[in-house]
Amino acid sequence: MDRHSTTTQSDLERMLCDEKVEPKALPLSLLEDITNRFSEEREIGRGGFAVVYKGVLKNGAAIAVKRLSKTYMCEKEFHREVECLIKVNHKNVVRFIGYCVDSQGRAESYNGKFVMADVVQRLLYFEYLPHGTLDKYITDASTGLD
Ligand SMILES: Nc1ncnc2c1ncn2[C@@H]1O[C@H](COP(=O)(O)OP(=O)(O)OP(=O)(O)O)[C@@H](O)[C@H]1O
Repeated sequence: MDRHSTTTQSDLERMLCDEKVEPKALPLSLLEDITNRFSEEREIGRGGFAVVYKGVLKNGAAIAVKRLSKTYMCEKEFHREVECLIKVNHKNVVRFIGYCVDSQGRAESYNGKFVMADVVQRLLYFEYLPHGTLDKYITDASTGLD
């Protein structure tokens, strides 16, 4: 773990302690660090357009990191989604903590030609909810909940 991401982990720890802190952008390197480079063991769920990972900070706190599929969402749609998430601030809605857009040039061979491709990753991250999804409680009688 480099010094840069150690510093931003502390920022993230502080953000989690203070609900008034606005969502902000974090570097991909930090999200990679706290999810063990998006390892399978850290996967907590899958939606239609994303895989969700548990990110664990050095102080033991956790966040849910939603890595959007590469084919999903153009830049404009992503901006709209982030804008909506920032505006929604309610005690009954999972807290939106921030977002990440990372773009890297990658040399590829395409149709026999050398091209430099832009690989874009988009991620959103939220407060971590430890008890699974609501539908589990609604549909699974074995939970013992009414
Ligand atoms: N904040 C969170 N804390 C803990 N687990 C989460 C959190 N967000 C998502 N998950 C887990 O990841 C799964 C997938 O979440 P995601 O939001 O991508 O799916 P979804 O609700 O089906 O949404 P969509 O319809 O956008 O695909 C959830 O069912 C849940 O198990």
